[in-house]
Amino acid sequence: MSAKDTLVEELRRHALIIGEVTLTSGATAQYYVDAKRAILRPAGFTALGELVAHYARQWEATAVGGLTMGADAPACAALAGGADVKAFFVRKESKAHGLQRKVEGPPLQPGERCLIVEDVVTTGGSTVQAIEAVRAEGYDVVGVVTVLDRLAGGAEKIKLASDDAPYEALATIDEVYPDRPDRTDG
Ligand SMILES: O=P(O)(O)OC[C@H]1O[C@H](OP(=O)(O)OP(=O)(O)O)[C@H](O)[C@@H]1O
Ligand SMILES: O=C(O)c1cc(=O)[nH]c(=O)[nH]1
Repeated sequence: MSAKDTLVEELRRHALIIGEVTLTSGATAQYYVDAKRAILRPAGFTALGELVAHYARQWEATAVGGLTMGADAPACAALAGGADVKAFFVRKESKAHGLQRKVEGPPLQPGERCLIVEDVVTTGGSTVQAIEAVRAEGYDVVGVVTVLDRLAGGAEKIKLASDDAPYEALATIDEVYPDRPDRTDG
């Protein structure tokens, strides 16, 4: 089975939760994809690592990361998948003690070629937060990869915030939950 097919299958089996939930945006939904339940298992993590490492090579990224915690597993998986990159986590808030860094990991250099990763994109707000933090520190965004896109308008916001850097969803909600109640295309 391909890495992509394995990832979709693992998300279906382990991550899809049917029931009413409140999302990060405050909106209510009738299902949730707890991607961490799938990508923090051997099969999902290995498949994810292969796929993220592929895009890191394709876009000549020198660093892979994004907003914690959504980016944590994908960034580590890229390293495990053999990508020759530094991994980094963007804090939701700067740390008030220690080195007071917002972007944690090996120090990045001006103009560093960053691949932004995320586990789930809904509105895209969390991913945009990572893009803006990375740019504010003087690094470049060369692409964005999410494990799953809920097809709720996030892709457009991410493309806008990243000046049209390439964006890839490794899986979409239509592949993981084809019968979702809010699907409008049949
Ligand atoms: O596209 P958005 O509308 O921003 O929603 C997606 C975000 O929601 C989840 O994070 P959450 O805020 O639950 O935090 P966590 O990853 O730290 O658990 C997920 O990991 C994404 O980062
Ligand atoms: O929008 C969100 O907060 C969200 C939706 C989802 O399906 N999974 C997730 O981790 N976050």
